[in-house]
Amino acid sequence: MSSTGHAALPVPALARRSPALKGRVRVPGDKSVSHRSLIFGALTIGETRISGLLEGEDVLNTAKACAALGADVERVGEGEWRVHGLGVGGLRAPEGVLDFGNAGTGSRLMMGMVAGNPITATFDGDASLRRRPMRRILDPLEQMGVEVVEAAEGGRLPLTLKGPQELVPITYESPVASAQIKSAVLLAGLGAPGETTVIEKEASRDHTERMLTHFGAEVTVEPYGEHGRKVTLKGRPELKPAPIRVPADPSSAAFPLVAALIVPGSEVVIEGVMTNPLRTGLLITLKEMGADISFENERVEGGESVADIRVRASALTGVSVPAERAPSMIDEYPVLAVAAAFASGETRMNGLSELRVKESDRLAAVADGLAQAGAAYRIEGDDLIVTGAGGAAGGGTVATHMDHRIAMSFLVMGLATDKPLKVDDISFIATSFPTFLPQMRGLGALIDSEAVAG
Ligand SMILES: O=C(O)C1=C[C@@H](OP(=O)(O)O)[C@@H](O)[C@H](O)C1
Ligand SMILES: C=C(OP(=O)(O)O)C(=O)O
Repeated sequence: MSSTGHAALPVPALARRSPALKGRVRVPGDKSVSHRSLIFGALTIGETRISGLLEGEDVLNTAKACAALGADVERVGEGEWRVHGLGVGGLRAPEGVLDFGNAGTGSRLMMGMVAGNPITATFDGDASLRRRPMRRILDPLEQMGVEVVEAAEGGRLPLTLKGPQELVPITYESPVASAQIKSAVLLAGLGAPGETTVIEKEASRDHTERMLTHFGAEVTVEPYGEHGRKVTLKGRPELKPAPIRVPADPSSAAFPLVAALIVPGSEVVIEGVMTNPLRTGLLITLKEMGADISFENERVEGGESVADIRVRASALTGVSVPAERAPSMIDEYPVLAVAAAFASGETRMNGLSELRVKESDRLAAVADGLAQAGAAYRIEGDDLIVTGAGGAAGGGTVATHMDHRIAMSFLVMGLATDKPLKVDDISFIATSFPTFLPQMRGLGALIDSEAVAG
């Protein structure tokens, strides 16, 4: 095992043409909400109780980092956690390096969290995370007075930050629509006197804003331009502990959902999935393509809208996905590309530049995967165009490049290709969806692997 928990050697898997998928499944808790619930718990004096926490490697690394900064973080049952925090500005200097493994969210949000404390902390991660851009976080934090003591070339990990005695509140217009940038600045803003404002031209997921309000901070959100938002936080609040129930992750639900659409005769219900409108771009797109998807038992749980999603195998037609929809489905493009190969006609996914800086260069990884599966595609600038043929031959081996979503997307594809599809390494699936294999097999998916069942 590596320091971050997944197997050191690659674990290949083979997906085979499967019979109709049937049944009900509840995928694990939302990754974004899980990271944030631990972080807010650590910034709150008193006990924060969390249920339904995603116990994937990414989130477990955030839990360890919160503990290293002095919070008391305890697992009391399956998905049940308690955090006793230290209050805004109360974090302690960690003794060792904070290792975030594969997680952009954990590392970037916690850079913001640390900024408001006069401490020095070193951030690191695996080879994938070390390649990802961190300047986008360091730029606003430096404006607020944080010192970047040391960083690898291009402001990458490993890097060391030193929080100032007195942080400066700023108004920051984010150059990219990124909830990680917005959240890092707002988390830093907790420790600054006065108001910190983040402006984004396209609205990104709003879990940080919701959680700030849930924990008693003063936050105002105003529309900005056609699709954007202006978020303002009043600094130095006293956060009050509040229980958190983590809804099922729509980004994980996307895998059984697309599998059910492309495996003939399937009918699957995915329970308790978060339907926050800033996360539903994939569902909107698939419905436009003709997918038979319906919401049942719609309700509000822990401040987020959720529903049971019923999905039946469907004949899909290609569509054009507008660039402004990207933030609401940013992690879902790899699996949308798979659905698009099973559609008839062209699906054009516009404005995917951010996919190049995820756990892998997802634009390149998806293109290579489609080629391995015999599906037709082309890339024009930052757009991916898949020419659907109602199916694909399969037969190749997909390189996952340390990227969980590439691994899961192409295992889903192999459930409906003519020949089996191999994926070279599924070990990173444990970062976000540790129960993927047993849950997919429970629906009838034929996936062979020597991996220990999760
Ligand atoms: O804030 C978050 O929880 C996330 C934001 C997105 O990243 P960006 O902010 O880089 O778009 C997304 O890709 C990631 O999986 C989770
Ligand atoms: C991009 C992702 O996560 P992160 O940025 O946290 O690594 C993801 O889960 O697809």
